[in-house]
Amino acid sequence: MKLIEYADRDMLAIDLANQLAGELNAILNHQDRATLVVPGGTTPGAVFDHLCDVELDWDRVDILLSDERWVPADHPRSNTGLLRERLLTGRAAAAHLLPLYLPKDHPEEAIPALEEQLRPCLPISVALLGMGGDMHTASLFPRGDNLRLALDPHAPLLLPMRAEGLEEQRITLSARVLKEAINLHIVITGEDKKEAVLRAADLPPEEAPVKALLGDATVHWAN
Ligand SMILES: O=C(O)[C@H](O)[C@@H](O)[C@H](O)[C@H](O)COP(=O)(O)O
Repeated sequence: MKLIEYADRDMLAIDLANQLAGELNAILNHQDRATLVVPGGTTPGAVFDHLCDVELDWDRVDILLSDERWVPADHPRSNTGLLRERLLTGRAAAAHLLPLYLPKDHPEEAIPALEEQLRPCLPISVALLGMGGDMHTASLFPRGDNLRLALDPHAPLLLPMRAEGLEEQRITLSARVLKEAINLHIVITGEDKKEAVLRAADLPPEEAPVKALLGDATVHWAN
């Protein structure tokens, strides 16, 4: 695991946004399109605020979430809502959003259609992930009902995920799709998450799912 520590959260947001933009640009120099994966949750908003104004051929970028809560985009807990508000605005409004939600009762009913749209956009060019204090990343939760399959090297692209204590059903990219990203980053803030990511490095992925990705990722941290 490579860990980069920043002086403060503002520096992290600015520097990380520039790094992500540089990596997307490098991909766009030799490919028609690039795929950017981003997390939901509360941490990435500040990164989005800088990234959305970066000069880039945004109309050649496909953006999708690492995972989504199974609620419509206008629901306050929708990660898609956060993306529309904070990332798909300014210059980045020209990017194409790949959906991770369809109005069906359960993710299982939507996964075949969502996977069909996702397949031509792989491998991911640049993936940014968040991490919870329980060492989950995307919706790969330690007690997730589909965790074992989601960690399997032959896992499908997308999986439904449910876990005790979660407010909604989730849909998530599998670990192998995230691991195959050309550039992989994890963004975390606060002492508790730094301790958690260091602890995860010594645990099996079944207990600390983020571990499945740590070997391939750069972790960005500020207090
Ligand atoms: O939908 C979500 O919640 C996420 O995509 C999730 O994996 C998130 O990145 C972590 O839970 C960290 O969330 P915070 O940044 O809010 O701590």
